[in-house]
Amino acid sequence: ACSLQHNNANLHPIWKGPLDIPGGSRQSPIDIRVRDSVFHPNLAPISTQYDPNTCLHIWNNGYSFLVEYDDCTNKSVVSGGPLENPYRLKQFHFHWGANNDWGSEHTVDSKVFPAELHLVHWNCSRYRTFEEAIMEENGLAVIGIFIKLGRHHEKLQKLVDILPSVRYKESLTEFNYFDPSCLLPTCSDYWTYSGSLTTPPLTESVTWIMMKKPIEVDHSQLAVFRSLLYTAVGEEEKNMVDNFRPLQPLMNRTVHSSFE
Ligand SMILES: COCCCN1C=C(N)c2cc(S(N)(=O)=O)sc2S1(=O)=O
Ligand SMILES: [Zn+2]
Repeated sequence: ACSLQHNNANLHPIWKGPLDIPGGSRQSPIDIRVRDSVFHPNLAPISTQYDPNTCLHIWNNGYSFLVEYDDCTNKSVVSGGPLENPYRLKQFHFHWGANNDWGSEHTVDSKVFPAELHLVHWNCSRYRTFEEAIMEENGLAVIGIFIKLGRHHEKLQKLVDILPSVRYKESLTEFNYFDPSCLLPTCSDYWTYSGSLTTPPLTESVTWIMMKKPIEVDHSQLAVFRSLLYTAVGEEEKNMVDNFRPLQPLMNRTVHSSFE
């Protein structure tokens, strides 16, 4: 089991509870040590097929902002790679820092990125509902995409422009016709490992698929992320920044790569 130390080092500023769950042996995020990753020649490419019409709304859940999708059909799914069957897209969200020096959850040879995007999918072949899947082994597949500072991201701007309407916790706004494949890097190389949710309930139900290449956004786009609030209307305002979980121990896991 991972250490049960409950000193302050494990009390994240935005969560009250301890961050390492007792008995957790496959927690996320982790530092991806490139030299230790094992090339798997029969790891198929990741295949995503998303229907932009399944996009429902965007909301601020007090941890991040989530763009949620209609997961009643197999219209928006990820398959291939380490996945034994298709997983349905449920939502995507981001993690970011108070400035451009940090913000990602995963790191690559200890390199931190200013932000990280997570596309959350659930195993609709094995579980009846998303809520069931998040509690089960092989319940979720999350595609993680590193975000670096650079060129303006044209397609992201439609999302950035609507963020002021979900500034407060629990606010929700209609958002439709958005295809998240425009947020994927062009390079299909990835690492994959068995891990967990990085927010409560921290369940060890996630097959992580971390894309090797980052996507670029410009500083004004990231600045809008930082204008969101953790707090609800009427509460003392706290900017939604640093909503990432600290690195967790690898324990006895191997990270596999789809590339040499
Ligand atoms: C009904 O309870 C829902 C709680 C779990 N969910 C909420 C998150 N914030 C969340 C974060 C996730 S992350 N950072 O590990 O991708 S996946 C995920 S989630 O599975 O969509
Ligand atoms: Zn996340």
